[in-house]
Amino acid sequence: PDARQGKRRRVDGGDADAGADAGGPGAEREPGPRRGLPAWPVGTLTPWRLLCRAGRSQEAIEERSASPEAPAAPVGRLPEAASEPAGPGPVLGGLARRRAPKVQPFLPVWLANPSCVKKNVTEDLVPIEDIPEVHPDLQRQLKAHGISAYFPVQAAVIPALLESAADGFLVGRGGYQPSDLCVSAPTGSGKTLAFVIPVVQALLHRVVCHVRALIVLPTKELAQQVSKVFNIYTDATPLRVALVTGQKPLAKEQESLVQKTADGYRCLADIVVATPGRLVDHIDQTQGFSLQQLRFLVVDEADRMIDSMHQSWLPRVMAAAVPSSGPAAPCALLQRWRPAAMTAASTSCPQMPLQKLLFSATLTQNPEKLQRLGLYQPRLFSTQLPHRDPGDAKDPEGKYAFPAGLMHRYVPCSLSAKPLAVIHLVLGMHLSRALCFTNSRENAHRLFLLVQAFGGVSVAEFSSCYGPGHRRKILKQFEQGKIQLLISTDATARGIDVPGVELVINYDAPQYLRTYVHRVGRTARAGKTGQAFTLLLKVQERRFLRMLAEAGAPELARHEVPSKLLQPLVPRYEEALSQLERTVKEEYRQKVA
Ligand SMILES: Nc1ncnc2c1ncn2[C@@H]1O[C@H](COP(=O)(O)OP(=O)(O)OP(=O)(O)O)[C@@H](O)[C@H]1O
Repeated sequence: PDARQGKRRRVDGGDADAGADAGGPGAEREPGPRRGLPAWPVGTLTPWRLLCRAGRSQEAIEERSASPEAPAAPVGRLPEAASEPAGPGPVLGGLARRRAPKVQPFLPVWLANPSCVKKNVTEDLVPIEDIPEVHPDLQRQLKAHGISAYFPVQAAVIPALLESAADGFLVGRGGYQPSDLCVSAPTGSGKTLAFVIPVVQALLHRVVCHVRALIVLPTKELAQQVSKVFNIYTDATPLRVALVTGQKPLAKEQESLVQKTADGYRCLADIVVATPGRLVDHIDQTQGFSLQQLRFLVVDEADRMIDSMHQSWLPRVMAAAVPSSGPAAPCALLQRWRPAAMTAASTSCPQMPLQKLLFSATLTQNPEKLQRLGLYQPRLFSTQLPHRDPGDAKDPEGKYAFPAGLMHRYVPCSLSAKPLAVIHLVLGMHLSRALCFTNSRENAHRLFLLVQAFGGVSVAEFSSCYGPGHRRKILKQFEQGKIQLLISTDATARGIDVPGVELVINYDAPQYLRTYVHRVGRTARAGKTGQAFTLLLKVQERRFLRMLAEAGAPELARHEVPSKLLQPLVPRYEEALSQLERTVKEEYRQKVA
């Protein structure tokens, strides 16, 4: 409708920019005709425009009628009732340019009234026995993996999801399509298990193997991490998990998805964990790969996945899951249509549900963005109250929540002192695992070479410069504690769960709050404590701190690194710099050759 309104305005010769920040009906906010512009002859107004104008104040009509330039309009009559011929006629609306009133943004009810999830993963735990709906085998598995109580997000989401599959996964409760769920909870708060447990339980008693759950994640490393968790909880079940990320050749992945039989294809995976690009490859190229029985579509790191919607992976998944021509067998007991408004016809036959589940620590509250996912009667679980005004300092709830055990500070720093500050922090704190983020692969590489040349710290770098095999090896060594400092681009900023990361350093200040939330969220996970330091140049300080303050993030304390502490490191550092110069030249020479 907005597009149509804009077009009409232009056709009518109106001010095309008038509705640029439109959020509601344009008529309320559109300025009156400019001096010098032709008056609006009634005959050229569309009914839509007339209604909008008629809906404006009587005062405006009277004001216009009183104007000496304008022929009098019949006061109190709707303009369409006027019988003037087309051509110069009564002009509706005032001459004076009025400021368009600011339209307050408003949230749809489901976003404005989330089911509140408690934040504190150390205090608000729910013992496993308190949620008896979870299958005893899964409860045993949880305990075997050291989990004796659910974190708050799990205690809220698991029962809700199990409820929607209480009549079996093939039909929603009472034959109705279940609500889609959106979950927003801090980093390290256990969102993965919040979907793994109910999905596994819902599929436990499936008879025929079909792809029933599809989990889509932005990176190969994350997909691998999530598939590992699924493997743990499906280990003692007939359910099979396939990982499709492009780490293996397409043919190898196809072998894990389908098997050719005498009468067609047999599905080999109940749960598919995938990155979007490779998933689309399989939809296009893997014969027998079908999503028509899909029951759960889990979108982890949902805000990032919404940003990657230009890859149009979601329409491809939906087209594969819901045939556009309607149910293939109209007389089949269970059918699937695209979720739409409920009508008598749509409820006459039980629906085979497809439920979308969105998870993120920084889930967008922008309804327009969420709308792109085509959610059906969504429900939001959130640790944050709906954000009213980002600039409202009195708003006790920030835009995003941070883990309770996280202590974050910033270090004022000059450009040349940044590498030394990193070395000082890592050496001085005697840490076993620290993660340092840069904004580019070049910065990560140079910092890595410099720290390596300095010595005294086992260091590695992680970026998309390396292949998936090498990256996997580096992450494993980091997990095992063989690497003390991992210098990384934002490739590890999201979702990566390495227990025991005690320190995060933002060597380069992140440009966006979301990036900051995810980076610092690599520490202080699962109720542990952790520290995060952001190195800030003088010119960055104000902007960065304002960005955090505007989002309601807790105020960062300043952490000075006195130069007298750095002084003893300088001679070694200068040697390392010369070594770096030699290495960079050598690398360049090799590249050119
Ligand atoms: N109930 C629990 N008790 C103890 N540990 C748990 C529990 N649930 C999850 N964990 C652990 O907490 C860690 C973080 O969990 P997870 O990776 O699911 O967090 P997340 O909310 O997805 O974080 P992110 O937003 O960064 O992806 C994992 O190591 C996981 O094993």
